[in-house]
Amino acid sequence: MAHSAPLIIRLVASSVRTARRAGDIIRNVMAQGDLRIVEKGKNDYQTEADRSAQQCIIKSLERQFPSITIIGEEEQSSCDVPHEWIVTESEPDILSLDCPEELQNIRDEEVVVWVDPLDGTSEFTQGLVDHVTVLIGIAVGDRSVAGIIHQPYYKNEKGANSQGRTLWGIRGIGVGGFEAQVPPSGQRIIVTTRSHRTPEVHDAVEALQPAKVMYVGGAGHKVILLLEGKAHAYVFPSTGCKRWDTCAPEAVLAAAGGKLTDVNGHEYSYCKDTPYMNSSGVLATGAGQDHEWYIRKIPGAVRDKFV
Ligand SMILES: Nc1ncnc2c1ncn2[C@@H]1O[C@H](COP(=O)(O)O)[C@@H](OP(=O)(O)O)[C@H]1O
Ligand SMILES: [Mg+2]
Ligand SMILES: [Mg+2]
Ligand SMILES: [Mg+2]
Repeated sequence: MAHSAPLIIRLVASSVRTARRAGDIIRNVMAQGDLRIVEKGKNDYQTEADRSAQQCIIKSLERQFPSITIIGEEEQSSCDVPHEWIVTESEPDILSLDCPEELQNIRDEEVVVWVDPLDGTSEFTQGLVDHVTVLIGIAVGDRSVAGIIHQPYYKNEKGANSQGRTLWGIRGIGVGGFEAQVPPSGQRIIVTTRSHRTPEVHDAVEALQPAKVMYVGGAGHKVILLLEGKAHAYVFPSTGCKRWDTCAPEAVLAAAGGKLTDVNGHEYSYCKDTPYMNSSGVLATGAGQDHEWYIRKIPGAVRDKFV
């Protein structure tokens, strides 16, 4: 079965298992209590969990898919990793999905995988672990087509779920691992950055006249709030997010009927030679939202800084 499924399906099926293993590694580092924080830049941190989770994901995917391009947020080390970090399994329910015609004959050379081993590092270092996600985004050519968002600290309503949860989406196929919800009509809830606020972010959020603003960490976490219908739009008119922050969330959101672009409505390219920085900001809207309306409402003086 594993060898008969198309490449995209096999990639998603093994990325789901790999993201889960990365989540185990993140929880283990936190449980051991020494994050070994490195400051990469202003308000930009890396921990032992970011480094180890990335080793797990990249070494596992390289082993199974040696000819694809994989780009990760953190610097990659050539050191050996514990053998239990190398994932060789795939999620059987995904391997058995029907694949639409246009995704059936993708070649390895066309695929770029964007890896954010730990999204929401600032919040992680502050103990706000429910903001943390592991992001594996799969692009074909320019376009983000599939994504995995794993939440290592997700708890169900009863407060129990030690494995976290794994949300996935593939354009043209659908989503899994969660229950997609359309945000409520008659009010507007905006979600934005907690730790990278700027005057432009403030001005754009204000202009949208929200009933409520949620300041939370992580691009993955913010898009989950859209997917679950807890917020209507994710608004971030600022540089700072990178392709690995948005590739997976964009695909899952699109597969659920939402949309992620820059703040002027242009789609980012995810091809292997693209700059890493999402220098024109991020605007994401949940299913059923009028994406163009949000673009028009963000003041021109703000949007003009990100053309
Ligand atoms: N000004 C900035 N400098 C560095 N990284 C930034 C940034 N603004 C956003 N980011 C990155 O974008 C992601 C989402 O940011 P935020 O939580 O503020 O919305 C985070 O990813 P990581 O946690 O993977 O580094 C964060 O580091
Ligand atoms: Mg980071
Ligand atoms: Mg990130
Ligand atoms: Mg990260």
